[in-house]
Amino acid sequence: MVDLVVRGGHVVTPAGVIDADVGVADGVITAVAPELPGGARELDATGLHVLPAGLDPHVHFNEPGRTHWEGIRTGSAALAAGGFSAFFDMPLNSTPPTTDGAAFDAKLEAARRESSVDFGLWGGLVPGAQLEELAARGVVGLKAFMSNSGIEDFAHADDVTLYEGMATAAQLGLLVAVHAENDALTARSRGLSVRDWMDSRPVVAELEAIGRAITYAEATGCKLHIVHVSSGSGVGLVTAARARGVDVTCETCPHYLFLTPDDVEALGPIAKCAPPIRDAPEQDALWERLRGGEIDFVTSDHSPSSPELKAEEFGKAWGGISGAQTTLELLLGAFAVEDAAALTTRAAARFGIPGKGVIEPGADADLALVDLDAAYTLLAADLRYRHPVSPYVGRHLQARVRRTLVRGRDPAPGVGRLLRPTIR
Ligand SMILES: NC(=O)N[C@H]1NC(=O)NC1=O
Ligand SMILES: [Zn+2]
Ligand SMILES: [Zn+2]
Repeated sequence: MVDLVVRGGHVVTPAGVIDADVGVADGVITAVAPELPGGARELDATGLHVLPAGLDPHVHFNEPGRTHWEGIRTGSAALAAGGFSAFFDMPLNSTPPTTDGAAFDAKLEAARRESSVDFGLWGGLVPGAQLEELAARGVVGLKAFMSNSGIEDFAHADDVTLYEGMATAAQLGLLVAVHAENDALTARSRGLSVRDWMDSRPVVAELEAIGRAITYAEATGCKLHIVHVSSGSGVGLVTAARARGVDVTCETCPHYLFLTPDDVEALGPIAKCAPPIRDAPEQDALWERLRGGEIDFVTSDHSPSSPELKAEEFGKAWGGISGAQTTLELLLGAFAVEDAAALTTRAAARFGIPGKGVIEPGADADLALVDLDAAYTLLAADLRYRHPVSPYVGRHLQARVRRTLVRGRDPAPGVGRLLRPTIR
């Protein structure tokens, strides 16, 4: 007898959505077929869709060191509530930042203790980072900031650091991810309004940085990923590079799709981010390229701060949006269920994480049980973050995650395991 049968759901598989049961033994899917024999445990999924649980490769849970901003316990619980079974934590804004082996070990210990879901750890590409140590520990890739990160102990990667770092990363078989904004262009001071913030970080600053990162990746043979692309034009550069054979992918985030500059004006600092939310022409083009399949996946870039840093005037407030819990439910309001599932799981393939992001025999039993007919209005009380704030509070969501399984288990602190990439 198998350990668990998830019975009677509409299952999102690589072959399409089928009405089937999912059998699970030792945390692994054993069968996907109608009318499986009984399991030791049975979970009724009648009327629900069973999706491969998401992998969010871009969150800042800030542990150790800034758990008063978020924390792995609360951040991973929020992800699980939103249908995700795994995340990759960015090397900042934890203290120490994950730029050497000792810092990796400290974060690993915290994550093993606190995480309700599986996790991978990014290493930081900063001047002086210990890249070999990070590679040996099993980082999922190296993250560089091409502009000021807003965090003192995480310096931006100047051209030499980025170019030489990519050359080393290529030798180590590591992918490099960049926050692509030009440092000099974004350092010009402006006023404190929302429009001043947007003007201080124009699309051209993003395009120049994406182009430069692609040039270095092409020259070094390094695998490249552009995080949080905010503009349709930015995605266009990635598509063009890929067409000539560069190994480059990109992501965008729900806030670049679902929030407008008017929303940011109304919401204030909880909707402040970098790059900023774009005006309609670039946002429309971003949607078009997403619908056209040019964007590999959608990530939250969940990056909250203490409430004090969000209580400042817009121009002085922390830039970063709380979004880990809402990515899938937002996407389900705009895409067919299999497309929403693809956008929240495809990172597993890009980063070489076997057994994740797909419902098929042999894969991890990472399942999100979702009611597609349970429209609801998001309340602050629904949020599992350390600080229950979100720019989407008050928003009408079309679907609701009812349950998430991590290798067949209910998410709880200590359940999460380290994910290491196998592609090198
Ligand atoms: N340091 C940090 O998390 N920054 C993030 N916040 C944001 O809005 N964009 C980022 O890159
Ligand atoms: Zn960033
Ligand atoms: Zn980020």
